[in-house]
Amino acid sequence: MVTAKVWVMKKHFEGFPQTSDFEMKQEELANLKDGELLLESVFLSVDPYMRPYSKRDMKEGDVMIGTQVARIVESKNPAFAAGAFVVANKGWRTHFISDGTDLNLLPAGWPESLPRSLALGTVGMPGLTAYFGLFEVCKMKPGETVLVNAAAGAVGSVVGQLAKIGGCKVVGCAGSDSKVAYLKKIGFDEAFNYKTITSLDETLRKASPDGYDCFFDNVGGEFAAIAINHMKKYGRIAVCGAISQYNDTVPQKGPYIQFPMIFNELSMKGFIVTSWYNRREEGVKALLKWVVEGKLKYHEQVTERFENMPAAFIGMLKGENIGKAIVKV
Ligand SMILES: NC(=O)C1=CN([C@@H]2O[C@H](COP(=O)(O)OP(=O)(O)OC[C@H]3O[C@@H](n4cnc5c(N)ncnc54)[C@H](OP(=O)(O)O)[C@@H]3O)[C@@H](O)[C@H]2O)C=CC1
Ligand SMILES: CCCCC/C=C\CC(=O)/C=C/C=C/C=C/[C@@H](O)CCCC(=O)O
Repeated sequence: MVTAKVWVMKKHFEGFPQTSDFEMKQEELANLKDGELLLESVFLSVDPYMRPYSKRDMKEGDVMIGTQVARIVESKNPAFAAGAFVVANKGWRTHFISDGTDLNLLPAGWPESLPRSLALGTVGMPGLTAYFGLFEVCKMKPGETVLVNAAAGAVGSVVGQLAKIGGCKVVGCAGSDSKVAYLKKIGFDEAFNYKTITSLDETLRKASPDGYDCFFDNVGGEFAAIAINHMKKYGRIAVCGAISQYNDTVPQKGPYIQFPMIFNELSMKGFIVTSWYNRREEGVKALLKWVVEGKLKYHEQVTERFENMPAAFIGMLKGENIGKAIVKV
């Protein structure tokens, strides 16, 4: 019998999650039946969606939602060999059993030199979010100007680099000078620290006096309400996330966007990356190729040890990460 360690959400979050909202428990796993596999988590993801989704999808005492890269320890399923690595969506667990229907093998030919944890970030859900959000929602064209916030994060850093690969000018913002330096290092044309500027309006105007064709919004709130006034005619806004609001105990007053929406005939579309998962293989293949070619750089914020998952999650929400926040078990 294998004993798994799991993190449960002991109580719903109020404002920023606290470590006291979580409790680590043990789960005795049954012996495998024919067709089943035993897996061990190698890397686990901590993502912003877990904060709003916990309120919508979880009850107190549930295992925290989330994904992992896992190694097959034992297989009674002919379709999967022991030793292979997969992406699973089994929550904050060190070990789990699967029947194989909810596993995604890492792409064949995954370079040995590439950390498998990228399958949770640049070459996984966040990277796919950037890929489909930019190419299919923003419908970015060469020569256009792209704005992205939370730009040093798992999604934003891929958005900026894909925009450069697509022949665009890209402006990004992040919450620290070290993140801004990282943005310039990976090729952003303009980057600013939204926490230290005096006027977002002035900063956006200075960064692109003619405005923006595409706005990839990860943050929402007041940033979005100001940025929308800098959109060009027929501009497109991909509403990817609203992390400025996830930890609010009192909902923020919605931005007044009707005027620019109408006068500039803007398109604004919310999207969830899993709606594009029918084309997941296409996206993963493209992202992996760009990484191998050195055109798509990555950075991982690695927290060691399963015991530190709550701290890694809270740290990511507080902006402590550059690139994808992951936990190495
Ligand atoms: N629609 C979809 O399918 C998906 C949406 N998303 C969304 O994309 C966004 C980015 O996700 P992801 O790249 O994984 O996360 P990140 O790796 O970017 O980490 C979150 C970052 O958000 C920034 N942040 C936190 N609080 C605030 C705030 N109050 N105001 C402004 N910025 C803040 C911090 O960076 P900083 O230093 O810049 O403040 C922090 O590092 C999130 O909103 C997420 O929900 C992600 C995946 C899929
Ligand atoms: C103020 C409320 C905001 C609501 C929008 C919240 C979050 C948007 C967002 O971040 C959505 C992310 C969706 C991620 C989905 C991930 C998993 O369900 C599946 C990933 C599994 C895999 O990669 O195989």
